[in-house]
Amino acid sequence: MTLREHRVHCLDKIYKKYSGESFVGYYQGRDPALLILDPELIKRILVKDFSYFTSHGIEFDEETDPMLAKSLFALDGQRWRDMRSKLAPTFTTGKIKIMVPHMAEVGQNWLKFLSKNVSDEAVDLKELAVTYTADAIGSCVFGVNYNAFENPNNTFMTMGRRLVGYDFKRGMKAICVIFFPEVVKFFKFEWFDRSLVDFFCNLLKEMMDSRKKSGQTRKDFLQLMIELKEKGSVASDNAEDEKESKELGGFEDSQLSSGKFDFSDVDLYSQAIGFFVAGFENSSTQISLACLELAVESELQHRAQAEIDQVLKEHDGKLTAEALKKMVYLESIVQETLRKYPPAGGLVRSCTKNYLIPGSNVRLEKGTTVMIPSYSLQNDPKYFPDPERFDPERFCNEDAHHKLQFLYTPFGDGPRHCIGLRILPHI
Ligand code: HEM
Repeated sequence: MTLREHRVHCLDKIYKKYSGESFVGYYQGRDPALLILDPELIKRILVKDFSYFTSHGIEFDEETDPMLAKSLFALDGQRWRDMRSKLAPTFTTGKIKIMVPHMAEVGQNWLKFLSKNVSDEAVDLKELAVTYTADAIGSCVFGVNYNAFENPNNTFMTMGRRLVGYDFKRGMKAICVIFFPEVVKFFKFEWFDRSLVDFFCNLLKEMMDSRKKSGQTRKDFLQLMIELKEKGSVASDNAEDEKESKELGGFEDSQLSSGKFDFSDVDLYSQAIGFFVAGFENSSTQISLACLELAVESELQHRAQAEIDQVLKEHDGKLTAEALKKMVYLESIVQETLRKYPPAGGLVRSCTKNYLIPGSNVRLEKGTTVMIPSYSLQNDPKYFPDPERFDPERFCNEDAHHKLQFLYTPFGDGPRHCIGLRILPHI
């Protein structure tokens, strides 16, 4: 891969050329890497033999780039296990449920804005979705509401765009991070400019101080992370909540957690910024692509609208977590959007100890990158007939997910799967 075309398309070409093989080697810049095509081997790497592939393979210097180095996505080894198991209880359905009113409020602002501004002219769907997700994440993670619909250039939006956006400088840094990590280390490159980091850290500090001073709390992620910082853990609400947090914790054996855990201010800032980055781009892209597909397929749109109207009628017009759960067709639309356009494109693992690929004589050296091509698998006619067709029916069947395990991985799989996956249906 040379970055002359999008990584996903490049991998898709290799995937198609070697269809039928179990795995195939390729070069990522100067380094050999392995593309996995066989679902059985994918299962091994993500789940059964996870202990050989615990890392996402991203290394940032803790001194120069603490916000990234300490984020859950970049952590590895025991520190990742400790952080994952401590953050898991903040991402259960029960905890997300209590944030639905914040998201519903942002949704209401969105509707007001649309009804005032609707016209026959084309709208930039992505831009609209970005304003929605910025407000939703601002409210749920940072505890702020800037009403980006009315004020799209507010500081939070501007800084948020800079945080996730790509310019020439960021592009050069990305090339160095992927292909020349030793250069990044030597020159101590920072991924995020200091001014950006300072803005988000100061905002979080201000919100935390003000809650402490007033003694007031709010039902949001920030409050849960404050609880984690002060008490060392977030309590489960009931047995169901406890079970879910164990599943989200990523590994079954509780002894794997070291028991020692210190959640500093910097850890808190790093996770909040990480959640912003993970949610902002992924969720807004999904919303805009789903809207695009529904605009093209008006029959699907009418079916979804009829379901929404019916469920809201049964819930006194209130958009609650229970009401959302009943919108099963809408959920299938979300799943089909994630199938056709998986935001991550593929899953990355770095081999953390030498690994002999079962049934072969190929030995992967520690440090080798392994790629699971989610986009290619999810658009392979062998597994998803007529893949170009946007067809939510694929997911209407209750056992669809079971049948598609390791073929449909928009949120990853195994102990390192996306910890925020339960949020998307609520957004
Ligand atoms: C459309 C929405 C989203 C998609 C498609 C998505 C997808 C993904 C994928 C593919 C991974 C890597 C999984 C793997 O390697 O197996 C991931 C990891 C992660 N995601 Fe998401 N994500 C979404 C939204 C979110 C949100 C809203 C949050 C937080 C608020 C979040 C937090 C994370 C974190 C912290 C990780 C790293 C987990 C770890 O390494 O233990 N994501 N996500």
